[in-house]
Amino acid sequence: MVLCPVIGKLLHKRVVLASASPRRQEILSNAGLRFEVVPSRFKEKLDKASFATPYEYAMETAKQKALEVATRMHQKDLRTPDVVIGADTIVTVGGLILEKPVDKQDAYRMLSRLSGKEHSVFTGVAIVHCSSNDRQLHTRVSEFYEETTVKFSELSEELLWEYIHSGEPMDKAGGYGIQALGGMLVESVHGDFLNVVGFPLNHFCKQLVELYYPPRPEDLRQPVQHDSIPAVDTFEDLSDVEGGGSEPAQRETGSRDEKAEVGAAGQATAEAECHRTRATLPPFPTRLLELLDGFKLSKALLTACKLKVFDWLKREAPQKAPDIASKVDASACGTEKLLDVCAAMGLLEKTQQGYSNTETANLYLASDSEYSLHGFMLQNNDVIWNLFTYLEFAIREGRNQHHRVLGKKVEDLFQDAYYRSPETQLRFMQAMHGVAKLTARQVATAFDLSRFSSACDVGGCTGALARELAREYPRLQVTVFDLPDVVELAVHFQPAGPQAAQIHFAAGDFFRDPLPSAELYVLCRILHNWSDDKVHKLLSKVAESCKPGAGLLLVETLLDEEKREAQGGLIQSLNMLVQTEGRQRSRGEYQCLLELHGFHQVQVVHLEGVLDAMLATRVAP
Ligand SMILES: O=c1[nH]cc([C@@H]2O[C@H](COP(=O)(O)OP(=O)(O)OP(=O)(O)O)[C@@H](O)[C@H]2O)c(=O)[nH]1
Repeated sequence: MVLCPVIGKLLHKRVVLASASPRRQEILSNAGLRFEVVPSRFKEKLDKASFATPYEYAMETAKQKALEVATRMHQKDLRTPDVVIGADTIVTVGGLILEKPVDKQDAYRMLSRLSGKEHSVFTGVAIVHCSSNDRQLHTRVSEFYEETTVKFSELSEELLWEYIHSGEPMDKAGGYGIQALGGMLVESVHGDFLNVVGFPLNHFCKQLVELYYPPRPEDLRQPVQHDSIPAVDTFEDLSDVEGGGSEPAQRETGSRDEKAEVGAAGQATAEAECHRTRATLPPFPTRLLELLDGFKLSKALLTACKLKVFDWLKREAPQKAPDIASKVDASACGTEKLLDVCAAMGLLEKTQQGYSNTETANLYLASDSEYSLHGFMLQNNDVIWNLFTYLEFAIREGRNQHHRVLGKKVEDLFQDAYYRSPETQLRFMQAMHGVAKLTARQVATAFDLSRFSSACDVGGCTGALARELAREYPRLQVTVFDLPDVVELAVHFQPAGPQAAQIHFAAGDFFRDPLPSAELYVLCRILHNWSDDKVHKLLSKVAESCKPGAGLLLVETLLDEEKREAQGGLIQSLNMLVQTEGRQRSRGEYQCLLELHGFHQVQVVHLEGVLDAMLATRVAP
């Protein structure tokens, strides 16, 4: 089939990608498609046994994902989208369908099944055209699938586990990502590579050509020469095509001859349109405009947190905009706009009855939730936001910008900036507490630490990580070592419980005072705050306090060596520049630092989110 630049056909439509997969978003935006992302809530649990083939299962799942989004958007009284795209990727081997692994053991089972063998990757895609009549949603579904075969090398146990610990397999069909580390496992690929990654772009474009450019009469009369165009499944709305060809053709109702005649006229117009589009219209810069709007969305989220909108809605819901406005002491018109943006961001639900929190808002944005990030949001709103307004200066000067925000010299980062008043210190500690609580369990379970009987969490702030370590290792005694002012307030963050007896607080400055003795030292998100000089100083103090065999658990966001990937890590680098004296470092840089200070046998585990944990052992000097 001859491909036309058919993506342009969708430029003036409201296209929605019903997928949370960042790979699908990237593939489609790289192709110049302009779309919104509304992840589907359809639970992928269709009965596999009821499908004759794996690809039918993938296509049905893709269709259900897209239809769920189309229906939800229509019901929510949002403007009905024109086109919703759904996709589902599965791996099949020896008659089994593999989806995303549920845990590391599951990933192990999948990858060992694939080791040394050839398997198939199927992606089912559904393109749902929507229209709304008398408030009724009408949909027309076009579906297809693509198959690619992939052969894996024999994989050693060591490689399998190293790969699993990288964290990459967890959100990927079959437990691997061919586009990243998983590429190492692959000996050969037969078929469309992007299909393996999650979206068969080429077949998608062909499908659009079928939908938007009906076949010419001669194609229909000599089907044998054009058997790659399945005439039967083609939608053909001949009047539409004559009118400019920007709508997909409707499912056929007339005879084949009727279709053919008008189809020819449509083809001529469509081709002219096709050329005009190519000559005048560059790809729409969707991603660019989304990036541009990013700061406005962040500020809307931070403002809603600051006004405690999510707290009010946790207490009582649904509520209408004027009621919330009066509670948060704000204008009704401004509050309504803010609430609508929060709903569009997926933080609130909006119905005829008013607004309610989504699960995300209840879990993380209400200030009294167990895993609340409310304090972190306030720190971002009241401190980090201001620092980022001086990003240009930070980049020109290569240093943090507290002096500009505060209008005075900052010599000691913590005493002069973060802890300059009880109020700023409490806000900082609340922020750190929220983030630490969210990640503490993963950090505590990243390695088997049962051989240690004592630990010192250096700069451990409110003791959130200490608590999780104590819970995981009931014979471990943990000392949280932090500045006297911090230790004084930290008790307020420590709930009573069986772990309390295992946790002790010790006051001191880790650059000046001796460290409490321990078999395991923990530096969780500490080193990134400091310059290389200070990092050396701290590591040599830790090394001096350690006996051979002692451990050092380091938790940071590791950059890749070329500093090209992991947007989360790279944005942290800018964050460190505007806020601290330090920087993010790569795994290699940390490994060098650790080895220089006598810590070897470095193991690394990537945690969910952006953090990585490294465990190293002190060897005899
Ligand atoms: O080599 C690779 N293989 C597969 C992937 C990614 O795996 C997932 C497949 O899962 P699914 O189709 O169910 O899609 P989700 O991620 O759950 O998102 P939806 O919201 O669309 O359900 C997909 O993300 C592939 O991109 C990969 O990255 N590499």
